[in-house]
Amino acid sequence: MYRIAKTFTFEAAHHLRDLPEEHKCARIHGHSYRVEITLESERLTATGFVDDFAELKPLGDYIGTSLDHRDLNQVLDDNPTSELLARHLADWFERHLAPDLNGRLIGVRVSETVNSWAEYLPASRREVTS
Ligand SMILES: Nc1nc2c(c(=O)[nH]1)N=C([C@H](O)[C@H](O)COP(=O)(O)OP(=O)(O)OP(=O)(O)O)CN2
Ligand SMILES: [Zn+2]
Repeated sequence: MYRIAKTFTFEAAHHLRDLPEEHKCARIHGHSYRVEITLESERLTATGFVDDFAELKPLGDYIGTSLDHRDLNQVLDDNPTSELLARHLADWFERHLAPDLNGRLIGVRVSETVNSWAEYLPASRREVTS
């Protein structure tokens, strides 16, 4: 099995709904976000790639155009938590890039600070527990 990952960064503002009024994240504030997307495949392309890293550039373009220096509350219908932002980006990848790629999506990680991350795993990566 082979894995590749690519990282993108962007700056954006947000505030979180459904928190106590006194919670610091209920106030509008900004983060330098880090997004890491990971793909895997058992089979490499003729070149020896899971996929060319360059194939992931449209995700970076989407982030640059739609998220960078934006108020994420105006971009996402959901509360703009790291978890829901990771799901938003995974859904965008599955709709726009996955059909033409060799690798399968493992997950998308989003960090708001250097000390934390949240990850979204597509349904195919989740363990069945019941
Ligand atoms: N599970 C989640 N918890 C929190 C999220 C989130 O998206 N998912 N987001 C926030 C806020 O956006 C907040 O701005 C970030 O919180 P926190 O990491 O506590 O921020 P700090 O700057 O204080 O980070 P330190 O590493 O502790 O300095 C809150 N929680
Ligand atoms: Zn925040």
